[in-house]
Amino acid sequence: MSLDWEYFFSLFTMASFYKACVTVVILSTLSWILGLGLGFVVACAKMSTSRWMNIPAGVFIWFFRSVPLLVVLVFVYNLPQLFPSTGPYLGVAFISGLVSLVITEAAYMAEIHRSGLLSVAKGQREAGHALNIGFLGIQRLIIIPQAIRISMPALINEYVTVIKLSSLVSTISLVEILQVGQRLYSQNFLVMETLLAVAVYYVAIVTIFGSVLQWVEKKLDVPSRKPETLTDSKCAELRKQATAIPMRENVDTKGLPPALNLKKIRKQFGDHEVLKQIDMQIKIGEVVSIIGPSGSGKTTLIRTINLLESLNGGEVVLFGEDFIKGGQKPNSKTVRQGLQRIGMVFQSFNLFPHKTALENIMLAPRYHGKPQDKEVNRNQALYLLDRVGLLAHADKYPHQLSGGQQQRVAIARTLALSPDIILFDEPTSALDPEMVGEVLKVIQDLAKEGMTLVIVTHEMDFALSVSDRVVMMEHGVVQADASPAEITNANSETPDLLRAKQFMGIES
Ligand SMILES: Nc1ncnc2c1ncn2[C@@H]1O[C@H](COP(=O)(O)OP(=O)(O)OP(=O)(O)O)[C@@H](O)[C@H]1O
Repeated sequence: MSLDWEYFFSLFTMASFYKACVTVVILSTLSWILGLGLGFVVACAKMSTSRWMNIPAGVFIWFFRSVPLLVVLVFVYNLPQLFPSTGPYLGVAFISGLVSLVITEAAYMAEIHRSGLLSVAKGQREAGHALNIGFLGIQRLIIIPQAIRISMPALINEYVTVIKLSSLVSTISLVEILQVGQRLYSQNFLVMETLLAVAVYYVAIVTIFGSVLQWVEKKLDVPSRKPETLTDSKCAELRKQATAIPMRENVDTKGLPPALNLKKIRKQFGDHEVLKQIDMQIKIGEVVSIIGPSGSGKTTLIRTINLLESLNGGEVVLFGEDFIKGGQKPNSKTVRQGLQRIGMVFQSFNLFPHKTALENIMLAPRYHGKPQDKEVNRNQALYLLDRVGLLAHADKYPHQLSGGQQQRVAIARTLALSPDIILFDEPTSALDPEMVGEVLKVIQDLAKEGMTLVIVTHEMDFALSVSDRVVMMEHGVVQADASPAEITNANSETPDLLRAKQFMGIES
């Protein structure tokens, strides 16, 4: 048997096939876009802590992933028999096909979105929280853009699947490519030639639209972008545009309440009591280093101060005003106002990987509308980048920067909101030794300028040189709280300070 090639090639000049191609493209694209949106809502519902949301979302995903599309199609198309009022809509094959494809695709895409959302590191949310960005802002600016990028290859694959699945819509008499072919071969019986042409049409659509989406994916792919280090002349030009950020003025702090007053702070994880009634006062402009053995509760202590961890007991008073109380639901207005005054720098930097160094700094001020003007926002970010010595790297993405550079950008990002207090959580622990110095220098400069700093650190020499006070924690309690001089001069008459001295490796 030989194929009728003349007939085969004639099928590529038939208007009905081209019209059917347009139907397939419109149906698939609409199904993909709507499935993408509905899938995202279902994914969020499934990840919600509310059972009223996550159980129905789970059932939706389970059910529509289990039922074949053909069954859904026939069911939806025949729904008007049960609900006649839906007739004008679902009686239209295109609409029934669209609804069925969207529902089925949403169930698949929900799982793709969920895996994308779960792959965004926890530290990204924490960085957003530390910049006082609200839940929706964190989702919109930080989580969703990253999740979409992670899910993009799988989502593009779904587009190809939708194009192929759209051929099933022929069963409810929608005139799409397969339906046109079926009508032809039922008249001329040239089944092989016709189906071969149908296959070519599908392959062409998948190839063209698949390539477009792959191009979009490439454009969105941050690791493939390679912005260069800026030249000296470009830096000089940017330096002219840089605008100093209005910092809080140094005021006479005499008689003012402490910046931070921690009263009987208690924190437990399950039965493990990590912080046992910690009392601590930190004056305005004071630099306090918190040291202690691993697991003593240092990080947990500073995380409770900016609500990354909830308190089980005690309270935090900020500049003389109530901020958070253990066991009570925090007042969101008080928390928002308080968090504006506290910045935090993390051990693992937590820069936003989809933003350049400059954009990382611009993000929070832009969100808070201070300054309102985008140009001023950019110029202030340039100033801060220059201040940490990284102006030449303004356009680079975090993955192009060394650890030390990333940490300096993270400090500049914190400074962009002009905080009154900065909490540092082991800012140099994740750095190679040769990069530690450059970060400590930036912190030292902040200390000299009178910024209130609380630094959890294992850098003992740095703690001694930069701090007004060193607090040593052990087993969730404050073991010693004294000036570097007092610790250095400790002897057997001051056993707690002597313990801190020994821990810091200071020789007698
Ligand atoms: N989310 C958590 N869930 C359960 N336990 C936790 C959690 N976070 C911290 N812990 C526990 O609390 C204790 C104190 O941890 P924390 O990180 O505050 O110690 P640290 O003094 O900062 O230690 P390191 O110097 O090693 O960072 C540890 O025993 C730790 O396992």
